[in-house]
Amino acid sequence: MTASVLDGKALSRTIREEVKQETARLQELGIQPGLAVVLVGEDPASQVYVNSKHKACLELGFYSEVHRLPNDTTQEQLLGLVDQLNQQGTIHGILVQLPLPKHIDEKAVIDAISVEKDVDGFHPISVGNMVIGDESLLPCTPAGMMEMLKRNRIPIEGKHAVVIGRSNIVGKPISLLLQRENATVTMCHSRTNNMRELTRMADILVVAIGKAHFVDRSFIKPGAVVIDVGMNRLENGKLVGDVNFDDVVEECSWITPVPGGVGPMTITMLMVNTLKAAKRVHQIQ
Ligand SMILES: Nc1nc(=O)c2c([nH]1)NC[C@@H]1CN(c3ccc(C(=O)N[C@@H](CCC(=O)O)C(=O)O)cc3)C=[N+]21
Repeated sequence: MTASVLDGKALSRTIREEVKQETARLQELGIQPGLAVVLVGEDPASQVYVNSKHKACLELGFYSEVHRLPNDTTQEQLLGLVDQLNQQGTIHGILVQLPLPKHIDEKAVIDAISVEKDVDGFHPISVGNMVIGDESLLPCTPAGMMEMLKRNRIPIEGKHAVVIGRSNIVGKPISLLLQRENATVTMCHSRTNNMRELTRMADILVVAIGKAHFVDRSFIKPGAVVIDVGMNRLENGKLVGDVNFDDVVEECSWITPVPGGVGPMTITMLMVNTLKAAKRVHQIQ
């Protein structure tokens, strides 16, 4: 068996086209979705991501603001900017790029973002609404992954999903969203004793631990769907996932590549969330 590749770039193009058309419809009503991205410091990787978010906005017809602040920005200054963006009518989504410099308390900043504009889905109220199953803006990477499964008609109901990694922004929300679609979910992490025994039972295996090529074919149940959320930059500059793609590809039914898998979907779902936030404020269906 050789797996089919879940192409995040192609699916992103399809969804962005849909968002673009919806944006044109809003434009006729005098509404333009607006996203503000705030970047503190000069981390080169963050610069690249922020630029691609800005580019995506322009492509879709969104209004876009990028705030680049120096590394020595105080927490008070950053909270001041967040507050200003909370008030600003042209802005429907606010994203503060993480990680923040050490002298700034990330939690204080996330908590300060208005829930209606929380397009990252990181605010405690957004998280709480997601857990309960109420309407909320979903975190972009988990939402992007679910979209890849659904749009390729990959069955979730009744399947055993195993998630490796329990972070607040990836592992935990992905587990919840899979469970919401009636999967049976097992969460594994660095302290799990019998990891392979568990992953070999997985119909759907999601890997989000941040260790290059951690998963090889010995983890895989034949025919499994493998979702690689890892992004590891090797010393030679190459970007690789948590899954050893070449080793696993012949064992599974579907697999996401890195790059070109979940990553592009993350930015696409940020655009979807910004559109949703704009529609909600203006009470448009
Ligand atoms: N508040 C906040 N929200 C975020 O969503 C957020 C963040 N902070 N901090 C950093 C991480 C990282 N992240 C990525 C998004 C897309 C790609 C992506 O498009 N990756 C491409 C490759 C890009 C490349 O070649 O470097 C791919 O996988 O094909 C990667 C990483 C969002 N993050």
